[in-house]
Amino acid sequence: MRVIFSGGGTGGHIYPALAVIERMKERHLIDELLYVGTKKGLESKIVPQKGIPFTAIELQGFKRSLSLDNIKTITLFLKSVRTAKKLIRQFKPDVVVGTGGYVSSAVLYAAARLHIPTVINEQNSVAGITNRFLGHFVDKVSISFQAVADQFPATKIVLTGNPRGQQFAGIKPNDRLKDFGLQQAPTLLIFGGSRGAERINQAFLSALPQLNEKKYQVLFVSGQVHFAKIQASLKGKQVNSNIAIVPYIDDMPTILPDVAVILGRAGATSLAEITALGIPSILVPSPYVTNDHQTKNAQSLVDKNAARLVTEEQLTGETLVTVSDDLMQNEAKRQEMGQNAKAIGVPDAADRFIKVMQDLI
Ligand SMILES: CC(=O)N[C@H]1[C@@H](OP(=O)(O)OP(=O)(O)OC[C@H]2O[C@@H](n3ccc(=O)[nH]c3=O)[C@H](O)[C@@H]2O)O[C@H](CO)[C@@H](O)[C@@H]1O
Repeated sequence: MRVIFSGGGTGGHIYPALAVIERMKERHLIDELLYVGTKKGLESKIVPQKGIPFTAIELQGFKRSLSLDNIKTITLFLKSVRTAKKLIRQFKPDVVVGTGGYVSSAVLYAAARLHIPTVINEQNSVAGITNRFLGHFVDKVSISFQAVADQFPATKIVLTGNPRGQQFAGIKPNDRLKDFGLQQAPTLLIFGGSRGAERINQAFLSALPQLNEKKYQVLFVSGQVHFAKIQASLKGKQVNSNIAIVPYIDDMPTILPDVAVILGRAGATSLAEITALGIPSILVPSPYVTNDHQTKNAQSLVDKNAARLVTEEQLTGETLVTVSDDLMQNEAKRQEMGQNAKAIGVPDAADRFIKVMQDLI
């Protein structure tokens, strides 16, 4: 199959595409592949690192309020649709896949206009602006949460789950925490999505003196852009050997199975990973996302007693320690919540997604 993938901005839109690509490679389904993103998005770093052919086009996202900048956005959009059409005509894909983020709007729109089969993946329980727009033009819409179904034409919907989940399903612990200088004691992973989250970082810093004294370990991921600031704040502070602090984890699939509990944002791709592995979590939804979709994402786990929800407002160093202790010091509770999380996961989501692509061509 000849396939163009497009999606980006943040990891949550990139990793589902990479999961489909990895699974297609395993099944020898790819003849030729092209990933289209922007230079600014995380994809320009992550995708070439995986050895996947990558092309960047220029584009920018819409401002939600009316702004003069939107005129520039529309001009750039039309220009990038022309660029995307040229790329598509040259590459001749059998199918074009979009996984969200504004870059996919131009690529998928261009493909649909050229009558190439198209499918998008909506990871969240509330559709993003790009996917809502594309829903009118593409052939199929793959979703992870039934709750989002009524935001797209009914005939286009297929419930696949998030393809990223399949990359994690069935992975066993690998003893990889030692790469961070940690032992095999129960470990709490703290991270604020693919870019890190200021508020979670602050809570970690103020909880540090108490976390230093715990029997459990903490692997704290600040996010690449916040790392220098974290290092500066840590100057002269005690960091015991049960704590590891890093800017980013490149290889999440090998690390997550070693983790006992996650405290983090409620991005949909992170949730697919958590549920694939059956990891109990403490979710602090980002209040800065469209239509508060992370709270709705989180709620689907909280309702099944697979996660605890802490609002950003509630999150302080003190609450971080209290909710973490509650799970880290109670294995029975962790097991129960972990099983509940696993029951939500879709272990064959990438295969389901590939079936949608195959059915289209
Ligand atoms: C602020 C924002 O717009 N967030 C959105 C974005 O989140 P974001 O990009 O943070 O996405 P998710 O939380 O869903 O996924 C993060 C991804 O990054 C990976 N990772 C993270 C940290 C790290 O050190 N290493 C690493 O590999 C995780 O394993 C995961 O695969 O896309 C999600 C999926 O559409 C949405 O639900 C989120 O609301």
